[in-house]
Amino acid sequence: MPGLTLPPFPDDVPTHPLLVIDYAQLRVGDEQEMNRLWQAATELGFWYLKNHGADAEVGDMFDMGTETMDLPLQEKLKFEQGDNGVSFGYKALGAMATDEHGTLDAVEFLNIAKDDVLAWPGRVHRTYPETVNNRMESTIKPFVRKSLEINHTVLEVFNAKLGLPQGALLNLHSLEEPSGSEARCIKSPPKPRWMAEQKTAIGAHTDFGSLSFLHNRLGGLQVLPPGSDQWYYIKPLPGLAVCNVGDALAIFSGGILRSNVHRVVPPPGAQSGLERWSVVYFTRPGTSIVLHI
Ligand SMILES: O=C(O)CCC(=O)C(=O)O
Ligand SMILES: [Fe+2]
Repeated sequence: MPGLTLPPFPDDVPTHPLLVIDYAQLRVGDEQEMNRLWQAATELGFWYLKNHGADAEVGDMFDMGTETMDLPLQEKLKFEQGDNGVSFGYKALGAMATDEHGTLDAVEFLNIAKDDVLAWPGRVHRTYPETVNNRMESTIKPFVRKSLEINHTVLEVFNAKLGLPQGALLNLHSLEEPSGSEARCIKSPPKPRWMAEQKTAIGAHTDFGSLSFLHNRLGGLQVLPPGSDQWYYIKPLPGLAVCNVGDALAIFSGGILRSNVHRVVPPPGAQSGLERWSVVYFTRPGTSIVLHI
């Protein structure tokens, strides 16, 4: 967690490099930076983002996550996401399968709808634990607003590169319309001593929305690059976000932007045995948008 000195990410595990995109350069419309973002988003669909200016907001989100996950399980289960296909709410450890054998996941997480955050103290989708309500104004709203600004800037770059009419991609992610967009905090506990093998925390998947803005301090995220049958770690770099394209944006772009498969395994090397935390913001299309494949 914040402030702790973490054991280093090992240098002897297969690791995939990512282009480092400078958000400050994107903001001023730097042509070269936009080209590099385009390259990253069309080749692997993943990139690091530096100078995003959300460090303080992300740090507060980790604190909010700790306060929430520290609540008694009984309390967290009152806000369970349920199984009607809506992801907002709490998901307990081991509630999902990670593979075809039914091996259960090893993460608990909390999803907070962008619509509930922006409507606070009103409510659009559902209610949340007190630890969330108490930080809506101070922590969650600032994080959501920063994430929205960043993801919308990225969408505008893609809009230009795809040669779409002005505002076309933004209109598919309009703030005027409810959507599945959400902030997520994920906790993976360390492996219990009695367990022989470390489990995959989140099984292989693509993100179903448009853009993901991810923050973590420990390794464990892996990608399966196109044409490869080997998983590669993405090394966490302090202060850099990991961003990726999801399925909806791949569809909107006619398959030009890449939604790549990834998964989360226990942190490697000296980092193994530590609790792993992530904070993510997912930008997803408005609920009225139909995805044509
Ligand atoms: O925790 C991570 O590093 C990635 C999480 C992820 O892929 C997801 O929540 O969709
Ligand atoms: Fe993901």
